[in-house]
Amino acid sequence: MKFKSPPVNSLSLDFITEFCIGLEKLENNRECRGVIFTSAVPNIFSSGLDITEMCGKSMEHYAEFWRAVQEMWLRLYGSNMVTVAAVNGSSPAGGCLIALTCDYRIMVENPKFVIGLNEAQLGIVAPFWFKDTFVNTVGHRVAERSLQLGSLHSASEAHRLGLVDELVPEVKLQEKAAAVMAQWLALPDHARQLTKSMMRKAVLDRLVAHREEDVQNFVNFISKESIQKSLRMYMEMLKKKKR
Ligand SMILES: CCCCCCCCCCC/C=C/C(=O)SCCNC(=O)CCNC(=O)[C@H](O)C(C)(C)COP(=O)(O)OP(=O)(O)OC[C@H]1O[C@@H](n2cnc3c(N)ncnc32)[C@H](O)[C@@H]1OP(=O)(O)O
Repeated sequence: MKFKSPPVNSLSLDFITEFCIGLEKLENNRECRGVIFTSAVPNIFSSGLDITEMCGKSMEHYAEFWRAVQEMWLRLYGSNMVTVAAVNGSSPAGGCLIALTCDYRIMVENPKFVIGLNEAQLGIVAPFWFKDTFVNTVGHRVAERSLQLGSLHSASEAHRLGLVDELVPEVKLQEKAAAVMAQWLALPDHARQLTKSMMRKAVLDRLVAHREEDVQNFVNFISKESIQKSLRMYMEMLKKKKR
């Protein structure tokens, strides 16, 4: 699955809806046993949640958007397929979440590419299920420090921390992703799927059990005037950076 929503593959409501529909089709196709996620936009895997979906909109819109974000994560983290992220560009926040939610992450070894859950830098907070996914990948200590600082890690640092599993030159990325996929698909599906489910079930169940509460927390948090101000300032900063 190739993300192609220029300029930065931000995760808008439309993007997420298409992502979920695409994933469901693949999940229901008995001939499809694995998916590689990558980007068709140069230098960007995904810039994370589309900030314009969380800024200056109605409470109803925030709730609809957040349910879509939850749905994307539930489907991907709970997928029966082998999921490999071929990270060929920067991947902050929600973009990093997509990579973390896969079974395996391969990143291009470009020192300009960054990845991490940088929410704290925007004055917002990664919800518990972002945090759980991060902890399950890198462990508690690394996740705690990285989340509190809202760190964006270079590709080599991300590899050192275990945030990504492998680094490769750009030209080798697709070949490597295909080789990893073949390795994972060599196992019997039922054994791999039951093992994956055993490893992820508690974290998935936690969101399922608290889904509406999590929507309300998001809506209350994001609609605070102080948070809206932080998001507006962040968007301004992104625009100014270009001038
Ligand atoms: C009590 C607890 C309760 C908890 C409740 C929950 C709380 C809320 C949780 C919310 C979780 C949020 C997760 C997120 O994903 S937030 C998004 C974070 N993303 C970022 O910080 C990345 C921002 N973007 C960048 O750093 C750069 O754009 C990037 C490195 C990705 C690319 O740089 P480049 O120089 O190539 O491109 P530009 O910066 O010039 O960007 C091009 C245009 O795209 C716009 N843009 C970029 N990112 C976004 C985005 N995420 N959303 C919307 N728009 C984005 C940018 O403004 C440029 O637009 P213009 O061309 O119009 O200027």
